[in-house]
Amino acid sequence: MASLSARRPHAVVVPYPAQGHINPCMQLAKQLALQHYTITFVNTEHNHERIVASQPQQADLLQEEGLNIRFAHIPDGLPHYHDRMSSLSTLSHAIDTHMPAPFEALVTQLCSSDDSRPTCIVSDVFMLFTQDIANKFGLPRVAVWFQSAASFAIHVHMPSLISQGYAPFTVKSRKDLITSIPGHPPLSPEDLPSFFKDSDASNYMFKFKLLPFQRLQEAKCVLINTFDDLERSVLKALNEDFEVLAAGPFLPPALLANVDSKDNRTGAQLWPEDHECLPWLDSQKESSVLYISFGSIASLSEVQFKELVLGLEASERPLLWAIRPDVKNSIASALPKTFLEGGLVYITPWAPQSLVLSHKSVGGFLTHCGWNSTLESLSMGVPTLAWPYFADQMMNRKWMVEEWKVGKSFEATDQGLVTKEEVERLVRLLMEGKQGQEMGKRARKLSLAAKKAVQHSGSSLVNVQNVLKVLM
Ligand SMILES: O=c1ccn([C@@H]2O[C@H](COP(=O)(O)OP(=O)(O)O[C@H]3O[C@H](CO)[C@@H](O)[C@H](O)[C@H]3O)[C@@H](O)[C@H]2O)c(=O)[nH]1
Repeated sequence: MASLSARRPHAVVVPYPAQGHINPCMQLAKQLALQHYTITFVNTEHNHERIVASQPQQADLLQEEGLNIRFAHIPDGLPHYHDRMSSLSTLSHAIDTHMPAPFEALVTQLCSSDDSRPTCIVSDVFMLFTQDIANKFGLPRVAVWFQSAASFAIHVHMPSLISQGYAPFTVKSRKDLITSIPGHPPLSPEDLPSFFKDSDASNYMFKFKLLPFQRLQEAKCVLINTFDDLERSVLKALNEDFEVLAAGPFLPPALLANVDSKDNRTGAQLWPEDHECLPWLDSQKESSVLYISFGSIASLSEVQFKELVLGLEASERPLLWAIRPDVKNSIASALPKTFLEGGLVYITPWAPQSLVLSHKSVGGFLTHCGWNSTLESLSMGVPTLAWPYFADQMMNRKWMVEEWKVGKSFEATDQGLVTKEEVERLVRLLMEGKQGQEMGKRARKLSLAAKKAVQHSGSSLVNVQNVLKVLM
């Protein structure tokens, strides 16, 4: 590793090794680099190889932008061919078992020279082993939460929800609304994060999700990828127990400032971005296109996928649809020729999502409600159709639809199927109806608040700067 300037503070930055964490973590790293930090960004070997293959020019771009960000990589202990996203439980167990030793070796190596000695560790709440290493080397750790403040609050209160019988979510569990989370509106037990529903001892996620919260007081503070105006009541309640600071949205600042820049590239994609979809968007009418993505993990059953295609076809909308290669391979037959050949549909393996959402032709977003997608659509002022799948997505749907009122949910049949008629109805409601326009207005209002939060004197920027002062 090249020698690093001794005069600059130096943060070792460690995301959980999944796309929905690496992307926002890279944006946070860029923010720190803009505040004159040197960054060592630590990926797993597996993800490092994928990022380099997807964006061979990434390191050069960062240098061009004058950002002092270097990359390091450590093994996660899983075989090369293993599909990490097929079992987050297996991945999380591997992280706890196999990553501490190589991470310690990396920090030891960095500490061996005054030029490269780190001054702090900035890491995902879930990467708990980084707290042990921070303690061992006497380094302050800033923990970062890459979901909503509401989801953070649920995790904090999970032990009491378990003792009250709301989780694990078995037949015997309570069905009444949860009203005991300070600052949080009443919540159905079904909306709890999915990992807490299953008490199966083989489900490592249960333990993996709870343990970090028992040791959060060891971190200097927690940064959350949200902004004050979005989740004020929850943040206020949380701050009675923790030093929790809203520091988001962790998105390219140039994008939030409506400036065209190379910095608009997300910078840590595991799949190559297809920029060819942008000229296609240029050729579409303003606010006419529905963008569809289910993020980096979720996939629909073949039956559901076929029904969705039929509903979309009936809605006669221009569509930009991100279908990951792993999904497309398994459902290619569900995409009929008539659907693909009408000129109304652009299928892409991996879109430059934040650029897409900020494009003037995009008028709506059918989303699985991952927190990044939620925040990106709000920040770009795009109303949504919510199709949650697992994890925190049901909670995000609730806030999107019931609290911020910027989206609508699909209703499923008793067998859990969203029919083609329901798909067509909601697509038309969002893209053609008065309700869609009202949701769009509210989304654009939140977009202004998101942009204000990260600009000069904005609440999130000030929070980050205050943390950096404490670290100095
Ligand atoms: O074609 C695409 C599709 C996605 N993205 C990006 O990929 C990220 C996806 O993140 P997210 O929307 O949060 O979805 P997941 O990848 O599913 O994220 C996982 O991690 C999140 C943070 O913990 C959770 O909120 C989700 O529920 C969980 O599934 C976002 O930055 C998108 O902009 C692209 O750039 N192009």
